[in-house]
Amino acid sequence: MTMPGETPAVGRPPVLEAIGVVKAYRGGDGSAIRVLDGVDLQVAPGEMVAVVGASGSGKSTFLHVLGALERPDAGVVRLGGQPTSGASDESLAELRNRQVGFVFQFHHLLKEFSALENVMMPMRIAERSEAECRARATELLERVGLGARLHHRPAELSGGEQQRAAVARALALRPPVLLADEPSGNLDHQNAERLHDLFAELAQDGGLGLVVVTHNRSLAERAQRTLHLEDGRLHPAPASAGGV
Ligand SMILES: Nc1ncnc2c1ncn2[C@@H]1O[C@H](COP(=O)(O)OP(=O)(O)OP(=O)(O)O)[C@@H](O)[C@H]1O
Repeated sequence: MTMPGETPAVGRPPVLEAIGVVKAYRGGDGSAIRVLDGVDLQVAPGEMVAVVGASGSGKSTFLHVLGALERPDAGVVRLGGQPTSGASDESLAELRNRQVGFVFQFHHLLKEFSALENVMMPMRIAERSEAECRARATELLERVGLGARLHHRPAELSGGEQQRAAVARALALRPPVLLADEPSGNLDHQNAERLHDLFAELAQDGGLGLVVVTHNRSLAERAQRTLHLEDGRLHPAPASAGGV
């Protein structure tokens, strides 16, 4: 029997793994609030997992810990088989850059740069050759349907286009894992659907492991598994609720 956080895919090592993850914050009265209280999750390559839950249930915290933006207080997170605990700040940043792409509700593209330059940015920082940066960024923007918008700045792109450019940027360094926090929260229905299709394709065809925090039922329905974060734990979401 497969447990809620376990990947049903057999034989493929997970791209992302959380075991017994605990994360606590101090409340206003000084007491510790265990936002994550022993969370387990495995994500296989090519798998999309949706995480749903009430406001304040810890979904963003979970994504930050999964993506090594924050360290867990206890438990283990492994990215591509490598544990994030015990790593120095520098090697953690390096692991994160190699293993994880992030997409947030707001795109955070740099407004004075074109779509192409924005997607090239992580590769330039990683000191890839200019020719490689340009070729890869062009390919990625074509992949997300922005081949005709390479030289547009963010303000000259629609909300949906901005978000798809942010996805292209997140994939620039070929991470095996993509983490998305309410990626369509700011989009109209049509643009949201297009983004959701893109996520499903990236998982299916590109072999990415995706964890998507969402309130959007149609996005959760595209996921292989929908998990509900409640009281610091992940539970299978009821199918009748569409997972949301
Ligand atoms: N840096 C922090 N310091 C103290 N408490 C925090 C911190 N970050 C988050 N929290 C608390 O942890 C809880 C979970 O926050 P989190 O942002 O992960 O929830 P969420 O499920 O993503 O919520 P939402 O759906 O509203 O975005 C909240 O009660 C929040 O106040």
